[in-house]
Amino acid sequence: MTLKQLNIAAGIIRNSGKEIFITQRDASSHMAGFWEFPGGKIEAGETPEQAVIRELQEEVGIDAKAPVLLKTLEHRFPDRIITLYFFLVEDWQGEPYGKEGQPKRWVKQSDLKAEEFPPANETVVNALKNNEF
Ligand SMILES: Nc1nc2c([nH]c(=O)n2[C@H]2C[C@H](O)[C@@H](COP(=O)(O)OP(=O)(O)OP(=O)(O)O)O2)c(=O)[nH]1
Ligand SMILES: [Mg+2]
Repeated sequence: MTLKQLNIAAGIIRNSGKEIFITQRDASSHMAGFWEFPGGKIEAGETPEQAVIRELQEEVGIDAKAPVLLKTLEHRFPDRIITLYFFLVEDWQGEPYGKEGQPKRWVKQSDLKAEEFPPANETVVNALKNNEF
């Protein structure tokens, strides 16, 4: 069996109080129940930046302005390999909400918990906790 290869763009939405907007993955999805930075699959012909802007409109209802690529990493799950593009979003229009009905919350950057996120997020979450970004 060949492994699925997916490219994902995710947005780390951070307000001026250094809080980050996170959402909970649906019970029926891959990595169900884990918290995530909203985002999703990069479609054919899209750049990672275009994908993160589109996904944030679809999932949390904001127009992201000038997302900044913080980190790209590859993670191998038992059934798939994903390349994740993490963007920092500090400028947007609208107020983020769970547009697909997903639970959401604002968390202080220093209070993020790596174990609440999929394993692929560990290095980015820890870097945020340590104020590296
Ligand atoms: N959005 C997001 N996905 C993540 C993170 N960490 C992580 O391992 N993933 C994985 C889980 C999924 O396998 C994949 C994201 O795919 P997705 O299900 O959100 O894709 P999508 O929004 O395009 O959804 P769909 O149209 O396929 O329903 O990346 C993260 O922080 N944010
Ligand atoms: Mg998604």
